[in-house]
Amino acid sequence: MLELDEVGRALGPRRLGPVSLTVAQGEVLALLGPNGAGKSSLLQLATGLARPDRGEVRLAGQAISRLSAVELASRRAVLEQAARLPARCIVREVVEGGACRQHGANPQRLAEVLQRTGVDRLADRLTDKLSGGEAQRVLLARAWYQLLSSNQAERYLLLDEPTAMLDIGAADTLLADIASTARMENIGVLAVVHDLNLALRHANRVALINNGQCVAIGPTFDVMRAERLEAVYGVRLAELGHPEEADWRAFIPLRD
Ligand SMILES: Nc1ncnc2c1ncn2[C@@H]1O[C@H](COP(=O)(O)OP(=O)(O)OP(=O)(O)O)[C@@H](O)[C@H]1O
Repeated sequence: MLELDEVGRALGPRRLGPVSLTVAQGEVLALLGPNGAGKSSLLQLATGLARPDRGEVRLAGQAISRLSAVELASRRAVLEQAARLPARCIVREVVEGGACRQHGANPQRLAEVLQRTGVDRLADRLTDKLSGGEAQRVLLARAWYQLLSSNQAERYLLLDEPTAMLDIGAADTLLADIASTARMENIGVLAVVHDLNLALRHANRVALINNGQCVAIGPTFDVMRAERLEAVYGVRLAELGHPEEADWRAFIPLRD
C-alpha cells in the first residue's frame, strides 16, 4: 500500500491538506480537480520528491523519507508534468536507462515494455525527432521499465497528466494500457487526470481535490456525480449515457 497519512504543506499563502489516501497494488487512483486545486503538489508529496511539513507518506509500511534514493527508485517510478527526454539519444537506450539499479538490465522485460507501450517502432530513433505524443510514450516506457526490472513486491507508478500531449484515441489507449498493466503486474497507479471522461473510463477510484483538500474519495462512479463535479469545477455539466454500455456516463460542460 502507498499511504498518505494526514499530509500537508504550505503552497505560498495557502495550504495543501491535511490529506489522507491510500493506493492499493493493481489499482488506478485518479486525482481530479480544477486548476490550482493542489493535485500536482499532492502527487509530489506521494513521490517523495517534496516533503510534507506535516503527516507522513509510507510505502509498504515504511516512511518514504527513510528510504534511500536507490530503494525508492526500485519501488516507485514518476512521470512528472512536462517531463522531457534527453536530447540526441537513442530511444531504446533512454528506456534501458530506466533500469532499476539494484537489479540491473533485464532484456526480456525491456522487449516486453517496448512492445506493450508501442515504443518498439521508435526504438532506434533519435529522441529529438519524436513528436510530443511519441516522447510521452517513451517516458512512460522508461518508467514502466524502471518498475518491471525491479523485483520488489510492491511497486507504484505516479503520473502527472500522462495524456496531456495525446490525441483523443491515443489518450484513451494509453490509459487503458496503464490500467491493464497495473492490474497484470499488480502495480498501484496514482495519476493526475484532467479529462473527467478518461478518469470515468479507466480509474478504479478517484480522489477529488479542491482548494488543497480531498473533498471526496471512492469508487469512480460513486464519486463522479454531476452535482458534486459542478460544485467543484464551477461549471454546469450535462450527463450523457453511452450508446453501447448501460452503466456508462460522460460529462460535457454547458454554457449559460
Ligand atoms: N512551491 C510553491 N510555492 C507556492 N505556491 C505554489 C507552489 N507550488 C504550487 N503552488 C500553488 O499552489 C496551488 C496548487 O498548485 P498545483 O500545481 O498543485 O495545482 P494543480 O491542481 O496541479 O493545478 P493544474 O491543474 O493547473 O496543474 C497553485 O495555486 C499554485 O500556484
